[in-house]
Amino acid sequence: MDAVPELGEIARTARVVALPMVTRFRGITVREAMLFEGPEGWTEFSPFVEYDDREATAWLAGAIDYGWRAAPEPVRDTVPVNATVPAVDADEVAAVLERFPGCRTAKVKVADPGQTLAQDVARVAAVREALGPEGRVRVDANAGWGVDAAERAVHALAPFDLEYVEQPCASVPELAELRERIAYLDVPVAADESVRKADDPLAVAEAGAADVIVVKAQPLGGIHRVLDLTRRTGLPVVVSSALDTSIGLAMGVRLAAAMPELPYDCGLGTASLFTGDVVDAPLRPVAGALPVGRCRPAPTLLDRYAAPPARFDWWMERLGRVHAVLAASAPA
Ligand SMILES: O=C(O)CCC(=O)C1=CC=C[C@@H](O)[C@@H]1C(=O)O
Ligand SMILES: [Mg+2]
Repeated sequence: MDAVPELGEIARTARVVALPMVTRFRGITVREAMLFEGPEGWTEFSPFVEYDDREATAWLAGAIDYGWRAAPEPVRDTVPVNATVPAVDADEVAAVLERFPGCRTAKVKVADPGQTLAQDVARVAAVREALGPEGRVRVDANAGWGVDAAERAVHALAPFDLEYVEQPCASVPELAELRERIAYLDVPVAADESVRKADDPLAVAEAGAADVIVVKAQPLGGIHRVLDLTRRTGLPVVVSSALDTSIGLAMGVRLAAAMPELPYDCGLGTASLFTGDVVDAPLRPVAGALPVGRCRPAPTLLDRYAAPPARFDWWMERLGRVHAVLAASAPA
């Protein structure tokens, strides 16, 4: 990676926000994020709070890439996005989809801890009903199933015509086995955690364990690194969010805009899962798409959503530790 800016240069403008969410998503109802300004503009460092420093290092590299290095030229000026449906009850689906105007594709969370397959089926059925036969429905299990449970679930969900099943199982060998077992159902397998949390993000593609790969700019070390990775996989790519504020979402949009091919709608509509944001015009989908361009936080919103002082201190300490790890791994 490129030289890392001094810690003081990053810390000088750093702010920490806590954005309230509309519904619980991946176990949280408030999203904390650190924002700071580099020569290219504002950028975001927001590894989930339970991630250790090692995992957070790639997120900091991603934040620095977007703040300190010119982004690659876009080849499109808007990016189509999907609605993201948390693990809500089926009768709440219509209200969730209303927050994603014009989106023809929906990603539905399934295999949530404590929920049953019957609840997943009911939720996916409600999404298919709402989108109609032309809509595209994908599901994301976040590695919540073993191979047998995944096979049963994909069998039960396939009648709703799935675009793909994202990270049904945790490991690459499990994904490979499931992919063979469900080949007759014609439901492609997408890899997410097997890309962004792996030591080798290309291993899942090389093992032939996925048909599609999901990439996220911040967790994978930034726009330039992801473009390099995706060039090498040869698989179709879906750019998705890391549940970022509109600052980080704009980074994802910029990555998606630079992809030579973009066959799938991107999972970047997640500003609609927040009740507030740091920019005056949050990056929420309009007519199913997001515009390409940088976002600047509004000072009043940085104040309104400022995290409590103890949380600011926690993030500054985390930044210091993670910066030290990153600086030690970078060329002088
Ligand atoms: O892909 C989408 O529709 C939205 C982004 C999204 O689902 C996620 C963002 C951040 C963390 C993850 O748990 C989750 C995912 O697994 O893809
Ligand atoms: Mg996922």
